[in-house]
Amino acid sequence: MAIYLIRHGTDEEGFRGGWSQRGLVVEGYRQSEKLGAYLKENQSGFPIHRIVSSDLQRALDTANEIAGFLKLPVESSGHWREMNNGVIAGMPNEIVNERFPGLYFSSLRMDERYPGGESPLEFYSRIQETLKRLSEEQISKNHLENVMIVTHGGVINIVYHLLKGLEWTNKNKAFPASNTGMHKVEYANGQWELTLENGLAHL
Ligand SMILES: O=C(O)[C@@H](CO)OP(=O)(O)O
Repeated sequence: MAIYLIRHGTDEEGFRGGWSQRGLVVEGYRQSEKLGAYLKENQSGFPIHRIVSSDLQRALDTANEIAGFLKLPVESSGHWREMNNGVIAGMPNEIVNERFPGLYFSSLRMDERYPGGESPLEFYSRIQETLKRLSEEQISKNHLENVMIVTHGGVINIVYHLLKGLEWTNKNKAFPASNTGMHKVEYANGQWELTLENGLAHL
């Protein structure tokens, strides 16, 4: 039983991400096509039965590309979204710098919300809950299924901290999560363990 976590392909530069609904650029589509083709060719090594995607456009674009190769439907979910950065989501960096100078993820206090968005602590709790729910469901109901989750760098970083038993804060250095990098989490001997970190064999 495995959970595959994929970060979406490359998206537009020059804008604040978070809950931005901007999609992939050409390179992001190419990376996603390559991952889809690789997974199709290597189905015995990477058997995937279900695809769940963050419902933000850059993740959905990535998931739809992969799903086309694997002939699977995409289930979209708001739970796997990046941190909610409220009013600055998708805004050009230049405008954010004028209107909200110094407002960055790592500059927030752990309990301080982005204007109209989440605090780092709320983001952490959402991902902790979402991972807990998925891993419990996998154990109890879907234990014969491997699920792929298409999500975001910030989310994958929280999952790493949870699985490695490390304290997470918004000041920590992030674990590597490249665009379309693949992370495999397997259940063995009563616990979930990372067995592939940022796999990029498809690129
Ligand atoms: O919100 C963002 O811009 C980044 C932060 O890690 O996430 P991603 O590009 O993976 O969505």
